[in-house]
Amino acid sequence: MSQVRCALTIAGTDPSGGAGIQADLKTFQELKTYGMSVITSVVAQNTTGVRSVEHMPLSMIEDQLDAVIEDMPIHAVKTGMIASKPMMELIAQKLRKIDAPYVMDPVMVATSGDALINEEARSFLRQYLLPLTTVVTPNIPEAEFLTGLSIASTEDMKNAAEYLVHEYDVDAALVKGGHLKGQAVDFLYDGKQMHSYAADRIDTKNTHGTGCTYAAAIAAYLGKGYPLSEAIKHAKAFVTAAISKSFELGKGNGPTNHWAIRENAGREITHES
Ligand SMILES: Nc1ncnc2c1ncn2[C@@H]1O[C@H](COP(=O)(O)OP(=O)(O)O)[C@@H](O)[C@H]1O
Ligand SMILES: Cc1ncc(COP(=O)(O)O)c(N)n1
Repeated sequence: MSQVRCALTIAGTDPSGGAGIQADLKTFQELKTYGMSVITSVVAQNTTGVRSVEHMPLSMIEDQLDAVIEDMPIHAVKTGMIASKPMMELIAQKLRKIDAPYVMDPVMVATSGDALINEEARSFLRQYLLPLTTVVTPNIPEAEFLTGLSIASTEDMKNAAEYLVHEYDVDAALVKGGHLKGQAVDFLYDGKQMHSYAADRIDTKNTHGTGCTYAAAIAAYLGKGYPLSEAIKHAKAFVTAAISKSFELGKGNGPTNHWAIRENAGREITHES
């Protein structure tokens, strides 16, 4: 067997299995990537919301990171929930030692509406982590926060993607359109070209963990060596299939289905650049 590709997620947990570390590891597994994880916060949550959060001490996050970095190959990194400024500083310092593509999902609020990171930390995402990213993957509220722009249309999304690349030291920005109406279209700006990735909107409330799953899939494909625009095209097909076969589980926003791509549930993705 050829050398296995290894992806690392640095994120919070979801005991109900739909988002966070659990979604990332399921995605890596499904995409035949060896999954590794560093837990930043333990989040008592399910499809209806967050009950409580316990943040890992910094020394514990550092030990987990060192345990992976000092022993394992890392071909791609994805970060999700990083709740505080000191955590960001530490993670940024460790990421500088890893020579691999880095996908940053700037997680701020869960699908249920519960805040996952504090106000101060939101601002420091820009300072510490954006400059290190291969691609940042904000949804519309996150892109509004990071850019200060208001986003109500696909034109606004494209402007926000360009703004992120031009104003911050980011290689590429993927602004996701799950929160708009109409087609589910996402825009990637890589400093040279604007790409769009569109799929028909699926009529479902079961979108818990879509952002985590998408970013983890992008990391898995980058780890396999795909160029960014191809990695996103495959990841979009993966997340769209996962939403189209999402599970009617729990009392709130149910989880996506990481097996869906096996069942050939893929829907048409239109990639234009
Ligand atoms: N109802 C839906 N039908 C099809 N695709 C969707 C739907 N909701 C979200 N998506 C897609 O899922 C991915 C995650 O997007 P989004 O929901 O915006 O992020 P987040 O989960 O971070 O809020 C994007 O590719 C988006 O276009
Ligand atoms: C630990 C953790 N990280 C991220 C999310 C966001 O999930 P979504 O992908 O639905 O935006 C979450 N609910 N919990």
